[in-house]
Amino acid sequence: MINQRNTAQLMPLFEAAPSLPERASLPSSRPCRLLLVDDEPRLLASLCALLADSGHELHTATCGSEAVALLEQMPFDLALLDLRLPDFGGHQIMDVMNRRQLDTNVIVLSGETGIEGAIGALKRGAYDYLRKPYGREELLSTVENALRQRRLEADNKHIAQQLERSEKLYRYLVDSSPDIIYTLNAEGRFSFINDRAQQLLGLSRSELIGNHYSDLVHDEDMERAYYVFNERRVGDRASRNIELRLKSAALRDKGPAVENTLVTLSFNSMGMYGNAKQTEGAEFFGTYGVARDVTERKRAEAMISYHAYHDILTDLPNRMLFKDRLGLAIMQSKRKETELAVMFIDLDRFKLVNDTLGHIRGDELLQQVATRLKAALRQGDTLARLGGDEFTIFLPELLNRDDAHVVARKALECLQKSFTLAGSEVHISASIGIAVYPHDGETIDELLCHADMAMYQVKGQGKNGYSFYEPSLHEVSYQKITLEQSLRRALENDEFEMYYQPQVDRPTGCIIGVEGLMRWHHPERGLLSAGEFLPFAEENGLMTPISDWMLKAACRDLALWNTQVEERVRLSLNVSPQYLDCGDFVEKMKTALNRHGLSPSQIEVEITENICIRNPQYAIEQLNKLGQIGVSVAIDDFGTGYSSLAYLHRFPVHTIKIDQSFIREIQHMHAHYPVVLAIISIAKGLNLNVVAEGVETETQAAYLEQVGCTTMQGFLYYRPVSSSQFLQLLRKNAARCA
Ligand SMILES: Nc1nc2c(ncn2[C@@H]2O[C@H](COP(=O)(O)O[C@H]3[C@@H](O)[C@H](n4cnc5c(=O)[nH]c(N)nc54)O[C@@H]3COP(=O)(O)O)[C@@H](O)[C@H]2O)c(=O)[nH]1
Repeated sequence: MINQRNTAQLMPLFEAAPSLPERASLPSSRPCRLLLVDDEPRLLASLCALLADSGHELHTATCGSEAVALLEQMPFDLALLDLRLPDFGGHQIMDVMNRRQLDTNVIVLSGETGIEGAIGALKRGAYDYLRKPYGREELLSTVENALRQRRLEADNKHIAQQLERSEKLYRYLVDSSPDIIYTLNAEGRFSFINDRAQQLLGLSRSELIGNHYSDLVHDEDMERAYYVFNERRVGDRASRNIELRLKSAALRDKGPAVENTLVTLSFNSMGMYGNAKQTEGAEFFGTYGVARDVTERKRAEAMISYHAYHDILTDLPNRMLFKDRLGLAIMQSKRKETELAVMFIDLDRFKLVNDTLGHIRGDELLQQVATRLKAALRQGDTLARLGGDEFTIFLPELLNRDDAHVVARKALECLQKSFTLAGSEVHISASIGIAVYPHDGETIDELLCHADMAMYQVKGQGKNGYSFYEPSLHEVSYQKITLEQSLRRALENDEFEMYYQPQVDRPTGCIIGVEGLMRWHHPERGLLSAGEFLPFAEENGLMTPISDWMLKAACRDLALWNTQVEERVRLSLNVSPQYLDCGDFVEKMKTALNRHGLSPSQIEVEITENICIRNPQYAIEQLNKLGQIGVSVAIDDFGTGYSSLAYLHRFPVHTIKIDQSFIREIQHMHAHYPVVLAIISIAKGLNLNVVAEGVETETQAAYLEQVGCTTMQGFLYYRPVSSSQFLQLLRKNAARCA
């Protein structure tokens, strides 16, 4: 390609090589112009008469100055000069012609008998010398010979000029080519190379000419280079687009080549033959080739291919590369009869981090997780990010299952330490599912699918752990999938209902509060309790619409009870971390209270301790806002989550609820249950209400009363009931406890 700059350079080249000057070109078709110079009119006239039939254009002069004037005025092909003239003679005219470089052939005509005149004429470059009197034929043939020679000279000069121009043009085209153009002799040594080699390889023409191609080629490409540089074929069979890496000047003779200092060139080459064609018996004398720099294209291709196989955020292999490597590892395991483990890792509550701290922080967290997981693995293991918060690992050549246990534990441990995101400390955990080849699956998809199922089992069992695949998971997984699908339809079909479990004052047996618990009338499975479906709603982003529904339904029911009984009962509502973090929770609460004309003091929001771990600052803000509008806060499942004692001072907490797992342990009236005692003493110390949940036996109730916890909730008193059933309980309660 000739770019604009090249074109500009090219123009002067054509201009600098002018076509032959008029005076020098003498095409045979053009009549010649002759100057006849003699001071004797008679002789001049006879000369004109002699040449009149020749068809040439004749001009005459009778003295030296007249002759010179004419010669300077127009170009002549031939001058016939008399040596003796009145002012200055033929020799002087020739001197002027030579001085002024007037390109005219000269024949001297002289009557002098001495040899000096002839010598003087020939020394000055005359074509011939004719002594007077000359014969007619002699003169005509001398004139024609002089003109023929002049034509030949002109033709030669023209051809030489054309050759020079063409040589310049081709040299220019070759040297300004964006490609390297070269020829090699039959031994593979450079016999020609253009200037582009210097720019691309940093080697001058003189450094390359005579050298063998193998000095330049990267060792790994030598085999292909042999075919390119020894190419004997021509035409369609010759080598095309063969890519080779050449060492640039900096690399030659300096040990192994470094990838980014190599130049990748695409070669087209063909054999060169004596008669320009490869015919039988034609003499092969070398190889001609053109090589284009494709280094940038190769780098771009490498970049594109890297991105096609890697996750840009974490720089880890992506799903495609993971599957590719896993496929190879499976083949190896098959051959060597070894085991291989595939792990599916899903971060717990990552969505919450994204939703509360924003996507940028979420991305940072994923990068930090990737770094920690990578550091926890051996070199031969592959860690990949499939997307979102899903990571996968495979451990090739597993010695035994224990190795997978160890790696899973290490992966969980490395995530335990808090992450710092924009100055805040964030805790996360992960759920890991493991499938082992060949026992749990023999194909890539089987292993991934089974590891995924095992991971979901961990999620279902409370997250932050690992589990191996078991065939029974298929049933669970099927149920889970259908549950997710029907959960989405449940809201539209109005299949949810609020149930209410009374909270009782043990000494009097009176209802002093109630907890709202969600139920789902599943079209096939019947009434499902919250624990059976809410964890899936959380996983699938349905928690917000479901909680919106819960808030409205509970406030509507409470408003109805208010119209039916005088006693104002306090309603506790469970609020999931996702709902508290959704941004407009407090506004939603205010709207619901206003719509149903409820006093905020009738509502208590139950949160779990874990709400404080992720984003304590935001949680404190939200709970303080609730406190400001008059809604109270209870900490549910107290003692089971991360210790949040420190936050108890910072929240507007009114109640703590002792988790049923601690209550279940109470089996003897006179035994010692330190956790229960500690929680009651914390509540007393901070002047908080304390509620025991999951109270099922009289022993538990009596023990709790004895140690100072008198508000109780559990099957011993009441199971969760519908709104209308609870209204009846309220009516009875009002009659009994008024
Ligand atoms: N965000 C929301 N969370 C909710 C909502 N409704 C309930 N929940 C939470 O789901 C968890 C499971 O609740 P559920 O399946 O309804 O179980 C509750 C009771 O039915 C059960 N319970 C009550 N008394 C006893 C008992 O004596 N024995 C026994 N084995 N179980 C009993 O305990 C659950 C109440 O738990 P808690 O809330 O901790 O007091 C649960 O965590 C609910 O909080 C909702 O609308 N939104």
